[in-house]
Amino acid sequence: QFDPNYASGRTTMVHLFEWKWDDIAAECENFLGPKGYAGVQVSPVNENIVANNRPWWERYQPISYLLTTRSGNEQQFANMVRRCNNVGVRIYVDVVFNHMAADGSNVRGTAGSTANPGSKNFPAVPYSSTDFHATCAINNYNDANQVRNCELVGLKDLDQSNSWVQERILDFLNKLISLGVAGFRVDAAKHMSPTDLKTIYNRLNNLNTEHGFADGSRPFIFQEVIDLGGEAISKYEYTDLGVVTEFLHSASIGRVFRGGDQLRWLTNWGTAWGFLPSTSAFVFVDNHDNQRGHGAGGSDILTYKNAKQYKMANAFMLAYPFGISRIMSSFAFDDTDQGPPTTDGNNIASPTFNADNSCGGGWVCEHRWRQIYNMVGFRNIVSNTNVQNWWDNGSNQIAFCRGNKGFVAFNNDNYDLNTSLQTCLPAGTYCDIISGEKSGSTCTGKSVEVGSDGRANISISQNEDDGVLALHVEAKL
Ligand SMILES: O=C(/C=C/c1ccc(O)c(O)c1)N[C@@H](Cc1ccc(O)cc1)C(=O)NCCCOc1c(-c2ccc(O)c(O)c2)oc2cc(O)cc(O)c2c1=O
Ligand SMILES: [Ca+2]
Repeated sequence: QFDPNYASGRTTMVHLFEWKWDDIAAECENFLGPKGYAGVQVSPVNENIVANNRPWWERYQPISYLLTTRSGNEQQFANMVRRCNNVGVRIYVDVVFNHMAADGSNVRGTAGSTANPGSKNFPAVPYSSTDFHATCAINNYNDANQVRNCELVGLKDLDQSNSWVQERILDFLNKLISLGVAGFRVDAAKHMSPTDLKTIYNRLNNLNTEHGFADGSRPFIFQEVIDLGGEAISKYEYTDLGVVTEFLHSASIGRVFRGGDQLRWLTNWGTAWGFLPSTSAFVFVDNHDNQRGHGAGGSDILTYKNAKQYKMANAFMLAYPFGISRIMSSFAFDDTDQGPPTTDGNNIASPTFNADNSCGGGWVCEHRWRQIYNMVGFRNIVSNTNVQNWWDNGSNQIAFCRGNKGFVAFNNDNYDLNTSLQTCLPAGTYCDIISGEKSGSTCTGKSVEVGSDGRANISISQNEDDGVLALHVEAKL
């Protein structure tokens, strides 16, 4: 379960946060498949509470494992999985089984079920009080037992050592596997015992070979463990169970590109920065929680709201051979609780698409920004090469090759970069895939002449939209 089960030649997934299943299916066929994305992380698929004003976090308060949410029903979900797998784009489900909904008397769920979280009664599963840990609050993150066996902000804490609970969770996950998913993002893994998780993961079925997976394929498991150091629970407790989210990567890359650290220090990006080993590290610039400013990484986190730095950070993440990478795709928000755009206050609105491939209707679609999707393609093309010929100017201008397949340069100084550099590429004319792309026999953005010695004049002025220039062998005229 350490292998993402990607179709060959693909490397990066996108989190289509709060998108509807029908819209994701179309996006797989119209954009993600053609642009080389490897997969989609979807929002929780199981029934959640209907909270006032529909905040985004209502989907992290389960009512049951019925597959009906504001994103669609079971039939639409199954249809999406098939259509995406058919174009080489895998589906990963955000699964929430540490807890059920928080306090409140008779609440109703998105599939119409009722529940009484206050008395730990969830008849649509069914769960009753014996399936939960004793009621206690997590108020000390230095007490591992509390973090795992008490309630996170009032969310009813399931007892994953209880066989009834294990059966219900496995029914839910194995159902999704039968529908063709490639793996799971395990929400709040830090709040569950690794021993219990191992028991559950070991009883997951192999992936469904009717969806193009090799026989015996195991579900890809990436576990949300928020660990920036300083807590009793460590991310290393989960690395033998699956891949683990590396929040230090998100916080550090934000700090660097905001100017907190010089880019020249990126030369040893990886475990030297305190990150997990590359094969265990699930990496991202921002996620659905910390992009709102109060999550892990606080104000260091870069989001679509800091467009230039955000594109540079994503370009570096995608250019550098570290970790399993995920792109965030958001809806616009100005309030940290705000939920997705709706047509009527309840039904989620579909994204609209402009002539330049960008989105409208309240959707940001970072995954459709040229500088981002072209770097996803870059990562695919250079995927089995190493960093070589690292260059820097002693502060915030850096450049490096990826084997003889790709070259990238960054300028985060407040003065121009304009110098001859080794690109490691065969002689010829290349299109910069950041300022534009190759279109027939021309470049829509900058073009770069590489000499027979592999050197080229690289220019990024300090006031350009994007402080990055990237070349690769498939963007050669
Ligand atoms: O801000 C939020 C929601 C945040 C959130 C949701 C899903 C995630 O995957 C996540 O990482 C964070 N929720 C708001 C509103 C809220 C929701 C439910 C509730 O009973 C009370 C309030 C909030 O203010 N939450 C308190 C601070 C964020 O504390 C939460 C964490 C969390 C934060 C930092 C950590 O180091 C950590 O180990 C866990 O994980 C969740 C996981 C969930 O599945 C559902 C949650 O409600 C939460 C969650 O509230
Ligand atoms: Ca727990």
